[in-house]
Amino acid sequence: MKVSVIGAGSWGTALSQVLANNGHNVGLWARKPEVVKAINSEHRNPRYLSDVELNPDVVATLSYRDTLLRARAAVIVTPSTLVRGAARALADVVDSDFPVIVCSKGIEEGSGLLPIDILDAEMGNRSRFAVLSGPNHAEEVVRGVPAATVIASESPDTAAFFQELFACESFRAYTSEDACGVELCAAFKNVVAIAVGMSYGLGFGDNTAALLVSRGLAEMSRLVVACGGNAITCMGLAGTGDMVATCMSHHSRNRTFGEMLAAGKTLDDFTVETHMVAEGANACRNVKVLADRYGVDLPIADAVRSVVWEGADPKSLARDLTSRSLKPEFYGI
Ligand SMILES: NC(=O)c1ccc[n+]([C@@H]2O[C@H](COP(=O)([O-])OP(=O)(O)OC[C@H]3O[C@@H](n4cnc5c(N)ncnc54)[C@H](O)[C@@H]3O)[C@@H](O)[C@H]2O)c1
Ligand SMILES: O=P(O)(O)OC[C@H](O)CO
Repeated sequence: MKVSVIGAGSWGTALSQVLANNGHNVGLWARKPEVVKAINSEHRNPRYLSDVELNPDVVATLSYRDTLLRARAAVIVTPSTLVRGAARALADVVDSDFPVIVCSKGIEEGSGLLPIDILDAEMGNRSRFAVLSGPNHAEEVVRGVPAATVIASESPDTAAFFQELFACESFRAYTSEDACGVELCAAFKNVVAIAVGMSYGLGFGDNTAALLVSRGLAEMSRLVVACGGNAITCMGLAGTGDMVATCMSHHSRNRTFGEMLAAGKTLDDFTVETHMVAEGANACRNVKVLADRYGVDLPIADAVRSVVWEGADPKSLARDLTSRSLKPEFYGI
């Protein structure tokens, strides 16, 4: 079947390869003419994962209408700030039962909405939507290095439809009904990865990283439960799995961004140097909307936000976190 993929960054490119290798025709929407030209003539994305030869069944286009023509499903893989625009553009073209899966990891600024809620607001008929998330670095998935992911939807039929579409020997797909939990885990682990990057950048050790990962999981669980998600999701691929993959991997943009912050660099420096998105930069600010709304204590996110957006010294991260009042390991979950 034809599948439309919206967004030709690293993850959109890798997921297009998975789908094409599964026998689907992929219409990949990209915003730069030189990217479209190179994918269609040389079967390479010149900006992201450029050393990988793409399946010729990945056909790029600059036009939403072209990518959606005869498509049976859409995959949104833009940075999270662009999900609303993508959903709005899709709503103009597709039928009201057209299945859409969103693979972006973030929370909308101001509203605190998750990507699936944005699709619902722009397109309606929520049961046709799913989200995909897990410990999935594009650099590995595109090469078929074994990995697993979670596909969550409030409709088991929609989850099963996308599971069938994506699953293959090297990319195992599980289903879940907890889209809220999966999306909150996805957004939150990026914040913790920035903290871990800062920690390593400051010369702290593996014990410190494990402290941040574990306490980050406690924070994530409090947030997920308060927002109506399932605590068990935090123990799965989208929670613990992605937390570990992102915090420990040198592929991670969020961890790299944290290391750059420790070296005195800024978000602008990261963006100019990599042309990539470190979603945790916005997420550390946007989780505060939810934390305030539901009364959740998120000390690691607060510390990261103060460094990224308020010019705090990264060294204050350690001081702020270790000088908090002593308490039981688990509270508020
Ligand atoms: N890279 C991964 O390994 C990975 C894995 C899982 C999920 N994700 C998530 O997927 C989403 C997309 O990330 P990515 O890694 O593919 O992106 P990327 O960092 O590789 O590339 C940035 C993307 O943003 C696009 N872009 C930037 N500014 C734009 C604008 N003004 N208008 C339209 N497009 C614009 C670029 O064209 C490019 O597609 C993010 O939410 C990310 O967290 C990424
Ligand atoms: O490179 P990062 O930090 O954006 O992480 C990529 C994926 O989310 C890992 O699952």
